[in-house]
Amino acid sequence: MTNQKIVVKVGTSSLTQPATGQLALSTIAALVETLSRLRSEGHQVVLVTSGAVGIGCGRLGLTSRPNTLPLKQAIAAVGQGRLMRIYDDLFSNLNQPIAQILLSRRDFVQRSCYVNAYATFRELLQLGVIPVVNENDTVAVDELKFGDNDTLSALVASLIESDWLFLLTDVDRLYSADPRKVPDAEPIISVNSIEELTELEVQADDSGSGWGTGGMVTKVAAARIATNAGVRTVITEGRRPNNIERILQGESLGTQFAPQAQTNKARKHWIAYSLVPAGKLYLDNGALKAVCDGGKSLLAAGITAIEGDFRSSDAVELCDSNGMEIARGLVNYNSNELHKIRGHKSEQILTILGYKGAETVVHRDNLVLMN
Ligand SMILES: Nc1ncnc2c1ncn2[C@@H]1O[C@H](COP(=O)(O)OP(=O)(O)O)[C@@H](O)[C@H]1O
Ligand SMILES: N[C@@H](CCC(=O)OP(=O)(O)O)C(=O)O
Repeated sequence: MTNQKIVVKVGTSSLTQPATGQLALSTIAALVETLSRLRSEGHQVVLVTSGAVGIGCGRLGLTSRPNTLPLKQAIAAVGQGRLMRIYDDLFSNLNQPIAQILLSRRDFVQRSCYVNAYATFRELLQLGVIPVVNENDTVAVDELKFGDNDTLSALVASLIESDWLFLLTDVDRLYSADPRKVPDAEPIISVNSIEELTELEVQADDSGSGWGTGGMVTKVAAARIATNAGVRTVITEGRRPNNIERILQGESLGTQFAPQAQTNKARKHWIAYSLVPAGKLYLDNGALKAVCDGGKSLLAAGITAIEGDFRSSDAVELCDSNGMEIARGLVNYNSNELHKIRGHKSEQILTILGYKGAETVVHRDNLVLMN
């Protein structure tokens, strides 16, 4: 395979030694060699790397991870510089230029920033640079965090319309249960449909199944985001980065998630996954049917309850009566207005509010089903 766009995400568990928390230098060097080789073969490569907090802790001689946000942010600021220095030294030995990109969720929420980030990635990739991405931990605020770099890497892969997303971790693939706790857990080789993926997510939510607590939940969620954007996603072992090349050559290593037919165009994918919902609208059965089966817009008459404090144009979740999200969209009214008009016909909005707003609460062009 030539000229592929490839995003590789490496987790703290692969970058550091499990016993001591020290850097896993041989793994990092092997990763740098693999990525440089992929570049020289003509592929476009992005590295999403964790490790700022872990390496910052090591630098400051701390033995446990920080538990307050300001301390974590301070430690990430120490670790990020060191992390980049290690990468730059290793990549420079192989004459491979790199660039640091620190992103916060805010950069994805505003459509203009999102489009701008795309342009920057495109230029860097055309220049033959490997962008090295991490969350901008030092300025991230709780409500606007990616939460984890698995999600960040899936959003980056979607943004740049990547062909592949590799999630490198400390196990060789996904299993039916955490293999550390359940030795006879079944390996999962491939996930081909959205139904199979949904089944895995249900399993992940079930604490009894054993794998709700591990880092795999965020990886499966990342696979959903990326495969929905047409990106083939693979969970594989960080200690063997050259597995990436073997997988590109067709070997069946790791867990491979097939890309889904892209029902959502880029803008709808952005609404579904980049924005952070600011509230919930509960729909009656008629509205659920109109939105899900009829591809219709949501009207005020079909809303039974509202949660959250949001402004017009914010993203909101559209839920059934149990609070299960079935769609997401950009809302045309703020929460105060919606409390007044919910359950009423569109013709009554002028009388209730004293001004004529939009006819729809969420227009179908701004509405995406969350399958
Ligand atoms: N079903 C599962 N299959 C494989 N690994 C699992 C599963 N459930 C939990 N895990 C655990 O997830 C860990 C990897 O997640 P995490 O530590 O967050 O990695 P990273 O730092 O690479 O993001 C593994 O060490 C494994 O013990
Ligand atoms: N931005 C954080 C990474 C957070 C994260 O998702 O870590 P991991 O689960 O190891 O991929 C850091 O650099 O420490």
